[in-house]
Amino acid sequence: MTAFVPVLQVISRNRHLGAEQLRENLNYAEGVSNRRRGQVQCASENSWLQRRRKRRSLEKRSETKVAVCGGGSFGTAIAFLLANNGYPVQILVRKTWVRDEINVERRNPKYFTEFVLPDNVTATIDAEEALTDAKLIVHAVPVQQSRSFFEANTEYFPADAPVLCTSKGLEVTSLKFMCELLPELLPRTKSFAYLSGPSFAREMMDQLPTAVVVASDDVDLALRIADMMSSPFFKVFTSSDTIGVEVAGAVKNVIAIAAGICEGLGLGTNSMAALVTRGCSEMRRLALNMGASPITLSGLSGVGDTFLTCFGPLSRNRNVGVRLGKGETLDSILSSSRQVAEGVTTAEALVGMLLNQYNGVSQQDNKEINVYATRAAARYPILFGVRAILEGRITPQEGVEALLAMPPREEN
Ligand SMILES: NC(=O)C1=CN([C@@H]2O[C@H](COP(=O)(O)OP(=O)(O)OC[C@H]3O[C@@H](n4cnc5c(N)ncnc54)[C@H](O)[C@@H]3O)[C@@H](O)[C@H]2O)C=CC1
Ligand SMILES: O=C(CO)COP(=O)(O)O
Repeated sequence: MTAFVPVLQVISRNRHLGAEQLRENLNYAEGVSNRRRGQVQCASENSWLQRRRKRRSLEKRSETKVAVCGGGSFGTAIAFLLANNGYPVQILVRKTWVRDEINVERRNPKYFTEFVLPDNVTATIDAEEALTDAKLIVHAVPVQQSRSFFEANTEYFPADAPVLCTSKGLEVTSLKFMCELLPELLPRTKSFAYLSGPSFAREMMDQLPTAVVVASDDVDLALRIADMMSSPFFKVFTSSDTIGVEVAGAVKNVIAIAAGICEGLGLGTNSMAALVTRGCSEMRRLALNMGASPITLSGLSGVGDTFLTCFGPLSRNRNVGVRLGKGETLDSILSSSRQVAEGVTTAEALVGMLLNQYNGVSQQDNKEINVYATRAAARYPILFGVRAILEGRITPQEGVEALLAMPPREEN
C-alpha cells in the first residue's frame, strides 16, 4: 500500500481532495484488481515522468540567460519575475554603486529597496558582458533614451537573441514607435516582441495578479516569451498586432495625463468617465488608421492599460496631470520627479506625427498648415489639448473649456 501513497498524494494535490476522500482512495487502492494496479503503476510512472520533465525544464531555464537593459522600476520588476521563474537574469545598469548594491546586498538601491532580489539576479555596467550570451534581451530603457542606448551598444546584441521591448511611447526626433525604431537600430537582430498592458511594476513586485500581452510578428516567439514569463500571478496573452499594441501603449500615457488633469481640477466622475471614453476614441481612430485591429484596442494594451493609468494612483503620467491640474508648472513637476512619465514627450511626438499625417504639412504654405492643424486637432482634441497644456500655451482650465465648447456631433 505504501507504494501507492505518493501517487495518491499527487492525485490529492492536483484535485484538491479532502482528507476523507483521500482515505477512501487509500482503501480503494488497497483492494484494486491486478488490472487496476497496472493503472496505478502507470500513474506512478507518469508522475515520475512529470517530475523529470519539470526538473529538466528547470535545468534548461537555469541555463537560459536573460539580459535586462535598464535597471529602473520596470526593468527591476521584470528581472524579479523572470528570476523567480528560474532564469538567470543580468540587469544592465549605468552606475557602479547600483551594480554593487544589487550584486552584494541583493537589492536595487533606487527602486523597490525593500525587496530582496533572488540569487539568480546579477547586475553589470558592461553591455558586452550582459548581452553577449543572452538568450533573451528585455529592453526597459525609456523611449527617448533608447536610440542613444542602442547606438552605443548595437555591436553587443547577438543576432539570434530576440529583443522584448517594454518601453511605451513615440520618439520625438523621428516620430517613430518602438516597433519601427528597433529593427532600424538593431539591424542584425532577427526577431522582436513588444510587451504591453496594465502592469504597474510595484504590483508585479508584490506578486499581485497581473495580465499583459506580448505582440510579435513571430507567433512562436510570442508564445515562447509567454511561457517564460507566465507564473501563478502573471498571465501573458499573445498577439500578432504589433502596431496596435504599440500605438495603444503610447496613446494611453497621454490620456492618463488628461485624466490626471481632470482629477487635479476636481471635475468629478462624470467628466472623468467622459474624458477617458473620448480618449479611447482618439486612440482607436489613430490606431485603426495605422492598421491596428479593433480587438487590440478593446484588449489589455488598449482599454486595459488606459483604465489602469487613468484611474490607478500609481501612474506617473496620471500624477503629472494631477499636479498640472492643481496649478504646478511642468518644469517644477519634472524636476521633482525621479521617474519617467513617457506621456509628456509622447504628446509632443504624437501631435507632430498627426500634423504630418494630415497631409504632408511640411510641403504646404502657412495658411494650409493652419487648416490641416485645425482639422487634426478637431479629430484628436484630447491629444492636442494635452500637448498645448504641457507646452504652457493654454491652462488646464482652458483645455477643459475648449473641449466643452466643441460643437455637437455624432459619437464615433
Ligand atoms: N514602471 C512601470 O510600471 C512600467 C513601465 N513601463 C515602461 O518601461 C519603460 C521604462 O520605465 P521605468 O523602468 O518605469 O522607468 P524608470 O524611470 O523607473 O527607470 C528608467 C531607467 O532607465 C535607465 N536609463 C535611462 N537612460 C538610459 C540610457 N541612456 N541607457 C541605459 N539606461 C538608461 C535609468 O537609469 C533608469 O534606471 C518606460 O517606457 C515605461 O513606459 C511599462 C510598463 C510598466
Ligand atoms: O504603463 C504603465 C503600466 O502599465 C505605467 O504607467 P505610468 O508610466 O503612468 O506609471
